[in-house]
Amino acid sequence: MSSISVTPLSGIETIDIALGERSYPIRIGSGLLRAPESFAGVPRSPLAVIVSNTTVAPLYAQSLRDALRGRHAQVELITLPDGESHKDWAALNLIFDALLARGADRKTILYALGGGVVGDMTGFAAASYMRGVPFVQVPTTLLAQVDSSVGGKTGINHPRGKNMIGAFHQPVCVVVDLETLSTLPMRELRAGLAEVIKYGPIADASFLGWVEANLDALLARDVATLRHAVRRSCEIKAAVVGQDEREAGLRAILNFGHTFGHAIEAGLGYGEWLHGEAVGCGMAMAAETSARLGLLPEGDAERLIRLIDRAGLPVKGPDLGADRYLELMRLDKKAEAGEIKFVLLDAIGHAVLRSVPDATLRQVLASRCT
Ligand SMILES: NC(=O)c1ccc[n+]([C@@H]2O[C@H](COP(=O)([O-])OP(=O)(O)OC[C@H]3O[C@@H](n4cnc5c(N)ncnc54)[C@H](O)[C@@H]3O)[C@@H](O)[C@H]2O)c1
Ligand SMILES: O=C(O)C(=O)C[C@@H](O)[C@H](O)[C@H](O)COP(=O)(O)O
Ligand SMILES: [Zn+2]
Repeated sequence: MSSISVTPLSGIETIDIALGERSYPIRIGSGLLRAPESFAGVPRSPLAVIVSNTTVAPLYAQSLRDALRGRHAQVELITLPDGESHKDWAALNLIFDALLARGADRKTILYALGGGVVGDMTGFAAASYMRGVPFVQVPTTLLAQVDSSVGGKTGINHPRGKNMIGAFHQPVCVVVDLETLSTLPMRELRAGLAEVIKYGPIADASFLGWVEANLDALLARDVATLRHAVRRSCEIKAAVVGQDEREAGLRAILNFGHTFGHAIEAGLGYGEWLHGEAVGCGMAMAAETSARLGLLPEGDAERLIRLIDRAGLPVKGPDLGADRYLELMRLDKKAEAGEIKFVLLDAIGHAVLRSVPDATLRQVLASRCT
C-alpha cells in the first residue's frame, strides 16, 4: 500500500511513491532542472548520461548538464531522433551504442530529458543495459509530467502493437520542472490534458469537476493551475502504482481509453495521431461503451466526451474499419486468450475491467468513427 506525503520544501513539492526498496520522490516545481538540489539523493556516480532528442536537447540539456556537474565528474549527452515513430529498436540501439562508446558501466546513471518517448526508451535502456542501471526522469511535456515519468513502465513500440516490448523499471527520482511547459507546442499541451482528464473518471470525481472548471486556465498555461494538475495527477498515479506496481489488477484502470487509443496509434502508423489524442478519443469510445452496456448513465458519458472535446482533443476516431480495430485490440496487453478486457466506468470516479460483446464494440465504432 502506498503512502503519499506532499511536503512543501523551498518551493519544491514532493510526492513519495512507496514501493519498498524501489520507493522514490517525485519533485515538482519551477526551475528545478537548473537547481542541483532537485537531484538530492541521486547516487553520485562518476559518469552520468543525459538521453534527450533533437528538439529538447537544444532547449534544456545545457541547463541540466550544469545542474549535474557537482554530482557527476563527467556528464555526457545522447541525442535521439524525435517522434513516436522512433520509439523503436533502431533508436534504442543508438542508446546502447553510445553508452558502450562512452564507457558506461553498472554505476552510470541515465537521465531521461524529454517527453514520454524519451522517458520510455531511456527507462528501457536503463532496465536492460548491463542488466540494469539506475535512471532519473526529467519530464518536459505535460503528458510525461502527469503520467509517463511515474510508475516504471518502459519500452518501445512494435509495428503490430503499442509498447509491446519493455520492462518495469522504476526511476530513482522524478524531477518535474513546470517551466519547461512554456516551450511546449499547443497540440502537445492538449495531448497531455488527455491523461490529466483520465484521472477524474477513473479515480476522483471531484478532480474531474476541478478540470472542467479550470480547463481554460490550463490551456492558457497558468502555472499555479498546471502545478495543481500535475500534483494531483501524480498523487493519483502514485497511489495506484504503490498498490499494484506490475498491473496484477488495479493498475489497469490507468489504461482507461488506451485499448481503443493504442489501436488508433498502431492502425494509423505511429505518429500521425499523438498518444494523448488517441487516448482522448479512446476515452470517448470507452465512455460510450460503458453507457451502451448500461454501466454508466448516458449523461455522465456525454459529460466526459464534452470535456475531451473542449480540450481540443478528437472524440471521433479514424475509420480503420471495425474488423481492423478488433484485430488490433486483440493484441492489447490486458487481453487473455484473445478476449479483450476494457477499462470501463460504472460511475464517474470509478473504473471496472470488463469484456465487451463484439456487437457492442461494432456499434460504438460505427457511432464514433468518421
Ligand atoms: N510509461 C508510461 O507510463 C506512459 C504513460 C503515458 C504515455 N506514455 C508514452 O509516452 C509517449 C508520449 O509522450 P509525449 O506526449 O510526451 O510525446 P513525446 O515524447 O513525443 O513529446 C512530444 C513532442 O514534444 C517535444 N517536446 C518535449 N518537451 C518539450 C518542451 N518542453 N518544449 C518543446 N518541445 C518539447 C518532443 O520533442 C516531441 O516532439 C508515448 O509513446 C506513450 O506511449 C508512457
Ligand atoms: O502507467 C500505466 O499503467 C498506464 O497505463 C499509463 C498509460 O497512460 C500509458 O500510456 C502506458 O504506457 C500504457 O501502458 P500499456 O501497458 O498499455 O502499454
Ligand atoms: Zn497513456
